[in-house]
Amino acid sequence: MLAVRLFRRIPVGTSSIKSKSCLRLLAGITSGGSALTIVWKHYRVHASKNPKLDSNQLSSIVREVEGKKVASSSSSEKFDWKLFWHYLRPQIWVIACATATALVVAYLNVAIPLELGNLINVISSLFTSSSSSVDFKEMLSKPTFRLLQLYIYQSIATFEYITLLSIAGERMAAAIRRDLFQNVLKLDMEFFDRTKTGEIMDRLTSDVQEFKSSFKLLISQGLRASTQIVGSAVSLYCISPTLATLAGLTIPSIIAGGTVFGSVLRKLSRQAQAQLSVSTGIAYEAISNIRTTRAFGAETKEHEMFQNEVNKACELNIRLGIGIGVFQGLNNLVMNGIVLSTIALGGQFVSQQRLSAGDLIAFLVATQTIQRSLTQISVLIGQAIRGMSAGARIHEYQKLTSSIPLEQGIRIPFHSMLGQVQFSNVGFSYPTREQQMVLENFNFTIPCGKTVALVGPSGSGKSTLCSLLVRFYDPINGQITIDGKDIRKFNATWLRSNVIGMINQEPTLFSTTIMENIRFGKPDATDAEVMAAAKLAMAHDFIQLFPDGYRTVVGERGVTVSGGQRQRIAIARALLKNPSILILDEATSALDAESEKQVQSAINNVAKGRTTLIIAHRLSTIRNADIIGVMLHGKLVEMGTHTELMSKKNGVYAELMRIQQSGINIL
Ligand SMILES: Nc1ncnc2c1ncn2[C@@H]1O[C@H](COP(=O)(O)OP(=O)(O)OP(=O)(O)O)[C@@H](O)[C@H]1O
Repeated sequence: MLAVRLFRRIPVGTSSIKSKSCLRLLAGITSGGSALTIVWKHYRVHASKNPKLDSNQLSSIVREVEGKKVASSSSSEKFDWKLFWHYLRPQIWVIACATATALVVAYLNVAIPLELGNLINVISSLFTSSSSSVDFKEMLSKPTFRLLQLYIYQSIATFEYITLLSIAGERMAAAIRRDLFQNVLKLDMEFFDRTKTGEIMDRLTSDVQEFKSSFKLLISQGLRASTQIVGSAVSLYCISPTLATLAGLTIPSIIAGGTVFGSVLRKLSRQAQAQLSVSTGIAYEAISNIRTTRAFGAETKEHEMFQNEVNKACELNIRLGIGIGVFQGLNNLVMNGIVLSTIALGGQFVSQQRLSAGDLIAFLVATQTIQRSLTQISVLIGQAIRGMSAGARIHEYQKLTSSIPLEQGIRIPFHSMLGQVQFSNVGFSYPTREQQMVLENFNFTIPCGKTVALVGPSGSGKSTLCSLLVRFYDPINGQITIDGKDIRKFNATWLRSNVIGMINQEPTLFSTTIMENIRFGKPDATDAEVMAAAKLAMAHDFIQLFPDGYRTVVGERGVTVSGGQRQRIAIARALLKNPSILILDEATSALDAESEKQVQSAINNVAKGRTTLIIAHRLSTIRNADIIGVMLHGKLVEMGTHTELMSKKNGVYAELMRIQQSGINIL
């Protein structure tokens, strides 16, 4: 955001010529996706509509762009050590203890072969000793007991560091998931317009899992492996400097081979993982849209697509398996070769009395420890790369900010809101389709306590108005006020949960009971309040007919209730919070004629005394509205009561009414 800060320093005047040139120049010298380039692009969009941008307007572009980090963020986000430290810090003592115990284990792994060598030396000395007075038990018991002690310490320390690491890792993962989910929930609608649900779920689940596993592995195995390498190398040198030097010569070639092979395997693993994600994506879409899949008989097609992708993933995984097999096989061959050469060379040393048999065994065990640790480290490097890229993907979402903060702004005691809504010169285009202005210079007033209906052909911008009123998006130009106050000044959460109740075209329920679904509108509502709202929404009777009544679980997205029932539950949910402004966006569209009549009378009841904005395709349902606004291509073209609008012979409303009455529905 340095570029944006730099931009802020550019002197801006009414003509903006100077700033325009500076901006263009700076945008040109920064990279294509840089903040300044985005500022410049925004400037051009705004300037094309208003050539005389003043400093306030330019600043608001900057603010807009800062909020739109969502749009400019890409997956090339780097791993953020500061953010990592933020999660590490609360667990630092647990991790420090885990690290200390992991080091103890590493030390024991080095000490045990030495002690083993001692024991073997004692045994062989017993065989070679000619004296009969030697006390076998006495001589063996000491090193055996010491070895037993080391084994016990090793298992206790292993248990301890694994437990501590699990505690720290799980706590960190839980904190990351909590924060990530919280941040995602607060993001702008724009983010959800752009991002696939599967992608968000992936970051919340697999990426956090990958990050946690890598972190735990790096501390446990990475630390242990590297300490063991150092410790074992020292003990090798202590046992036999000559043998140690010879064995050391083979290490660089093992590392080089392991690195080359490892990178090939990692590439294959990434490809296999990506291919698997493609097949998962197909399955996710087909299953989450199972009704559409079934309705179009697309099971075979979806299955074939899935099968193709799974086969590709399978092939890649087989190649990966073969690669791992070759790697492990070669690794074994090299390791055994080293063991054999050490035995051969070490045997000579033993025969020349330059080395004892026990030392040779200790040497072999230490060599194998080094080899095992080196293999582990080559695997861990790949794991670390995967973990860091998962961490970067998590951080990318954690750093996204919302241009409509949920918890800032004023809250007004509920009863003081009258609910007069005014759209003044509102201009808006969706962030995902900036070039298409959905609303332009839109002016409209909804007097408090009145029922206002908006009609117009599909795509004329009716639902967009509702989205702007609940601040799913903010207008680009102009302002929307409630009781004379710009809605951007209000606390967005408070506004949505206390002032405005919205029922949209496709209300979704959560997979819990009907009682909890209605209570979603007001979490502290009593059962009696929930039932009263259900009665108002004409939902009580059908709910009572379900075997479990209000305790009926409605399935994912409310699939186990009919469209009309879902609509009425949603109406009850919105009514429960007793909002001063009620928005009904095609709220009765899914109802049959009888239910619609019932819900209509319910709406008439609840609309009394509160501002109600109704969007309806069926014009028969809004005849009694106090004001009817007719929209066409994002503009308000007519306004008045049903009778007034019908009296305009060539009016749009009268024409729409005629078409609908004749049975052709173009709305
Ligand atoms: N999330 C979105 N991102 C981009 N464009 C959108 C989005 N939602 C709607 N639009 C576009 O905005 C325009 C107005 O859409 P809107 O949903 O407000 O129309 P509408 O009058 O409510 O239509 P309908 O009666 O069919 O619901 C349409 O051209 C539509 O394609």
